[in-house]
Amino acid sequence: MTAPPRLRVDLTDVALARDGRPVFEGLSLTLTERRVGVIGRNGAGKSQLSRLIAGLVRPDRGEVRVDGIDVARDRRAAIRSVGILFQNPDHQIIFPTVDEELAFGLTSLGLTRAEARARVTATLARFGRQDWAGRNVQTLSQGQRHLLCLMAVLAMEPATILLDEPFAGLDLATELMLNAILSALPQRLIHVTHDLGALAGYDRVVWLDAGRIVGDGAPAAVIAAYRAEMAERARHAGTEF
Ligand SMILES: Nc1ncnc2c1ncn2[C@@H]1O[C@H](COP(=O)(O)OP(=O)(O)OP(=O)(O)O)[C@@H](O)[C@H]1O
Repeated sequence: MTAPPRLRVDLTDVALARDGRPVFEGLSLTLTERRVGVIGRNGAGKSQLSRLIAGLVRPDRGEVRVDGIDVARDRRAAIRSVGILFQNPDHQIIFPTVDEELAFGLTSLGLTRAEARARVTATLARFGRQDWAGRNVQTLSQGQRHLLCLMAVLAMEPATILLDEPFAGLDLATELMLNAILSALPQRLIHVTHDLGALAGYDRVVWLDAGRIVGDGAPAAVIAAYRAEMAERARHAGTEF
């Protein structure tokens, strides 16, 4: 059965070039699962795919719809619908204090200042970080900044959350804590990662290579094929020295 528009991500015949070089040339993909992993080598197009789905990049051709919304054109609806977490929180955080950072997205959604303040307080309480109210972001550790970015995304209550390698470089305890929060979320997660183990319980894994989908299906099968292919490439690379 075809899922209704509000439960799907649809890329239709998407073409995208960066600096004059094609990244995608006619990519079509429909995602209806709650947990989707995206894997592939460096430069395969995973981050550009995330940005397309978040509506941060506009395709040169084709369209990207999330739950029926054309995310590149309807930015107001898109920020309600899709949140994205990047690898480096410092690329995401723009305000000097925790409260301002959390409130910014909420006022962009149209909440009044008082409503945004109340939602910020509730969000901090949800994560047991009431003591962060008014705190300068500079005083937070890297892991705490990741958590702040996650809180900022969750405060906006998007139905879809994109994770673009958000946990690279975190210590194990922080990574486990953030993973526990994420796995309990009811939202749809689309997770770009090189950490193949993180995708074990996922519903679907998409393997990108040079902007094309070369593997797609249950995590165990796609990841096994990916590992085998990477091992084979490494073996050949080894004989060339
Ligand atoms: N801002 C940019 N300007 C020009 N080219 C870009 C830009 N961002 C990405 N690209 C190119 O687009 C292609 C896909 O890059 P992308 O960042 O999506 O790869 P990735 O799969 O996320 O890689 P990684 O695993 O290294 O993060 C690459 O060829 C890259 O050089």
